[in-house]
Amino acid sequence: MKTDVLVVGGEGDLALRKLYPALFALRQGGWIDGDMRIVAVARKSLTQEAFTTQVTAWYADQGGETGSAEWQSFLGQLVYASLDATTADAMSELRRRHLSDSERELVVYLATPPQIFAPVCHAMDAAGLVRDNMRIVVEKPLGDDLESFRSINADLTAIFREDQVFRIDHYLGKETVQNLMATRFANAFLEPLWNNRYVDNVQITVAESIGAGGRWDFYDRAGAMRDMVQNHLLQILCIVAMEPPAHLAPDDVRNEKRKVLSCLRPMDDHIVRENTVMGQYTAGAIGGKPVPGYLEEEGASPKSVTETFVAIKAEIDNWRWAGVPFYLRTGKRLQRRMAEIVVEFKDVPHSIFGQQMAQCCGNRLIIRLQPDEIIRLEMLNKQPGLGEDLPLRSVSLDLSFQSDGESAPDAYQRLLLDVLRNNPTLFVRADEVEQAWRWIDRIQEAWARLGRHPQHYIAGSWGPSAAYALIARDGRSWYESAR
Ligand SMILES: NC(=O)C1=CN([C@@H]2O[C@H](COP(=O)(O)OP(=O)(O)OC[C@H]3O[C@@H](n4cnc5c(N)ncnc54)[C@H](OP(=O)(O)O)[C@@H]3O)[C@@H](O)[C@H]2O)C=CC1
Ligand SMILES: O=C1O[C@H](COP(=O)(O)O)[C@@H](O)[C@H](O)[C@H]1O
Repeated sequence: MKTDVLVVGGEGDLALRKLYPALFALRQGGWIDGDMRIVAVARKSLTQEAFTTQVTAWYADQGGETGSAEWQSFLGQLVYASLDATTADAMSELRRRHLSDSERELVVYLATPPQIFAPVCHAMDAAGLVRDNMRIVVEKPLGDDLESFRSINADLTAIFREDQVFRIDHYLGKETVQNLMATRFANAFLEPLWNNRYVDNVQITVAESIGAGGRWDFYDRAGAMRDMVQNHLLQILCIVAMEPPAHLAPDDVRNEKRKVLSCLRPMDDHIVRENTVMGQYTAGAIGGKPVPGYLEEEGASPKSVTETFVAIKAEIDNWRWAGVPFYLRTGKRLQRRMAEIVVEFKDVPHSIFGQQMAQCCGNRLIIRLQPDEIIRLEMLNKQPGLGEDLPLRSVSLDLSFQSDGESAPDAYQRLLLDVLRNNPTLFVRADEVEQAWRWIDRIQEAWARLGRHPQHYIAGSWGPSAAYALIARDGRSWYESAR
């Protein structure tokens, strides 16, 4: 089926940094045709040439090879139109000039601020761009609480069917997140261990070394909780905790994720006080380079109390996970960029190795999403040698799926291809987003009631000391910071 793509917000950061490189990689891989039209719209008045020069510059900046005939040919697929996408007349003219063939499927990517999702959709509708064979892709953040999400969603679903709406959470497009599903559900050996009988705790860390500079205003309205926890961290938690779906069909997977979200224990003020930590970075150094504090970033308001770090102990009230804490943490300007899931298994019920067991690390499954993509099982093993007392050591089994030199596709490649294939499995359904907001809203409301302010942490650290205390109270420690 022939498809065209319309990128609304086509010269913004997301489009230039992620979407065009991903589309080009799909073209290189033979996944999309050379005759696909990619129409970019934004209000800025740019000539076609100035636009393609900009696309090339951004791609080159990321190390892309722009001298090839293939790149030139890809640029030939791009069309730039300067217009206000909230205006029906302008969208009508766009359809007439570039998207008039209604036999071709149409994917519309809303790479704009969410405030204009509704007016853009209405303008498309009035312009006759909305049709059965089109799909619409929307980016997070979808609202900043349950109520605003419902309002955005009502606007979208007044015009589109649910199966036409693709809500992106780019963490679901990361290769290792999908590998986790393969590891869990394609192998028999893990499933019997994947429950509260054998798992002691789960840790999910998404650490960033970058700060909020460059998009301070947006970030300050969201904070780490809305920007990262509501979507990426909760989606990862769902993939770790969900029951095996009956099939890989989109709704089977999404039903299981939604069930996990609805089993998250709601937090009252007492639990919020005990089980959540907010932080905000102050000036420090990362990789030896000094970096400003959150309140000194360009465009910052010096009194902001927005959290740039969150740590949470979450509990899932169901048979499989009762009693197993899920420790989540994410933050900006942490020591380094790293995202990983650590599943720590319980100790053996009786040790025949005496004190050694207490000194060695036990069994862990480590699923690292970035910077490198690793799935590793840590086990105890005998140290080689003639020692009489069977000395133990920790060894790692590498369960990664990639062969040497093979690089994983970027998440946006995978997700864009799935939109083109009309496969919504890795996209988030409205009821999942609602359930996630419901849980997050309670925490945010409790923070407001309790007058909670973020604790300071130095840029380049692993977050405020309270985050260590949160897990230490349970006699445990964060895996990464302990190494
Ligand atoms: N950048 C990122 O890495 C990520 C972004 N997102 C989300 O993606 C969306 C886009 O983000 P980002 O690219 O960073 O934002 P930018 O501000 O960089 O880009 C927004 C784009 O929308 C265009 N635009 C705004 N209003 C209109 C209008 N009325 N008609 C036509 N075009 C318009 C802007 O151009 P102009 O002003 O010329 O019209 C610009 O091209 C947001 O919802 C954001 O939250 C989500 C995750 C990551
Ligand atoms: O959605 C977002 O994600 C990025 C982090 O994505 P990653 O793939 O680079 O880990 C984050 O920086 C940004 O604040 C947030 O909006």
